[in-house]
Amino acid sequence: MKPRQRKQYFRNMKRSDDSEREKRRKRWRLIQELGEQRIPYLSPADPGFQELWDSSYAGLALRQCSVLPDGLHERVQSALITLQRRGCLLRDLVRVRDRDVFTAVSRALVGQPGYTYRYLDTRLFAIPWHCEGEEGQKDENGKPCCDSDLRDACKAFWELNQFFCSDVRPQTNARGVKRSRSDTENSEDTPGEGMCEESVKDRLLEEKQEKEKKEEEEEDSSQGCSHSSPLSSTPPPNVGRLVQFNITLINYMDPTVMTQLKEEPYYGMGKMAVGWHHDENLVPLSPVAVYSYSCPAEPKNEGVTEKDGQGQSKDKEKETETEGEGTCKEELKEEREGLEKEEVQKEKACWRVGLKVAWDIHTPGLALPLQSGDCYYMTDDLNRTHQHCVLAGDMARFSSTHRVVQCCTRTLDYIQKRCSEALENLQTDPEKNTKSLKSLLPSTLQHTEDIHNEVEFEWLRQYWFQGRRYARFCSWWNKPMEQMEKDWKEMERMLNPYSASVHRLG
Ligand SMILES: O=C(O)CCC(=O)C(=O)O
Ligand SMILES: [Fe+2]
Repeated sequence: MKPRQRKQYFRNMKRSDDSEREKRRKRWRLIQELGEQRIPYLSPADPGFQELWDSSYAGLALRQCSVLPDGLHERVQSALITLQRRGCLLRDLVRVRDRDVFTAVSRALVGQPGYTYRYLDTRLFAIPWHCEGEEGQKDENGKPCCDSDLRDACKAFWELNQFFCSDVRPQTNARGVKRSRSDTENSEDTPGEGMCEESVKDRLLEEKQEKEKKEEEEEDSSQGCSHSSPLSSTPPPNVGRLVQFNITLINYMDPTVMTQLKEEPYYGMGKMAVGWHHDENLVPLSPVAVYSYSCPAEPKNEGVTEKDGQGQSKDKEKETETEGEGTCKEELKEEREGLEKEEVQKEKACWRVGLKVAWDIHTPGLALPLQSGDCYYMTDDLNRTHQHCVLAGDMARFSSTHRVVQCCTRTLDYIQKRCSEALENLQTDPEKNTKSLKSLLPSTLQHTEDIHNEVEFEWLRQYWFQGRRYARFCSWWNKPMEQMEKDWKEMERMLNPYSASVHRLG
């Protein structure tokens, strides 16, 4: 790649560096304001929990495990275990605050054929899921892209996805009614109670940035969508408010193996498997649906389970001792404190999702425990106005997080069209067997350069780095990525000044 092209690419990247710096500045200000203190947070056992949920976290909805249709839990759970056993779940190398780090959770992306999902500067390539009755995707030799085990697993995620698509709408509406009420309550121009001026400024600043980002995205997607999609069996997301989740990011973590988890820093909520974040790169205002499955550790961890058993019998001894003691005030106090501690321990043994209002240290946080099989939705603008984190429990846990990604710029279909656009400037002389550029207009060459960069940085490098690791389970991406590399090489030649000036390329 030539220096001029690199410069252009990095100029584009600078914008995101600036917003990273801005975020760091805001985080630093909040930490300073907070000092040594911890912000309160509420769990279901705390008084005021429901009121806080209704007033400040109305876009969050819990769906207990009983709502899923018969047999779906079994199919989804066995699919999750298949992905884990087959080694499809891998830790991603992501960029956080200018550092490259491995995620604590292992992940895989499953979804509509040809879709990708980009988070923390990393693009994941979806293992395609298969619809009811459909035989599955075939590769160029007419062979299925995955073996039947994996195909069945991916089909279970598709089925879960169908359930979420049909279930999330009534939830959103029900919450929507609630939300608009609380929106009116909070819609005064003056800062709400307990909200300092600085936080209001932060919020306004954030809203302004979000608005700009949204406008950019809309512009992006209107450009991207002007191509009609050959994957058009896939309905566009959010048509008539019907939610079409198109991918799921699967997470897995066993806390007995990942022992170096960070403590949640602002509220003291406990160990975090996933730190505070907004889900990125989704269709604005689209919901996120999460299935949570905590399970006993894999067989290799049986030793740990045994140790836990011993721990429990010691606790029992302690209990018996306490029962026999006298009842003076001091002892009662100690006992109560002990019970409270136990309550906290019990609560922390469960996996939880933590929520907080973004850039706000005055509204208490919310920690929602998840029983195995429970689902939750983040609807309306919850993902934009709030951040969430995942708090590790004692058991291993999977989650399947269903999202609506922009079909316009995140799909193979989109990038293939971009390649064709660039290659349109190429003409072939069949007699001389040469290729030449049709136009030497600077704007045309610039357009080719932009596409060349996009293909290289957003797709090829990401694929060689992260996406290729799935090739041993699923061949779906092999052929298209080979073709994309060929197109990229052709563009490289088109941008070569010597080739361009003599109009001879092939
Ligand atoms: O596992 C969960 O409950 C949510 C995970 C999450 O927030 C994410 O993957 O973005
Ligand atoms: Fe998330």
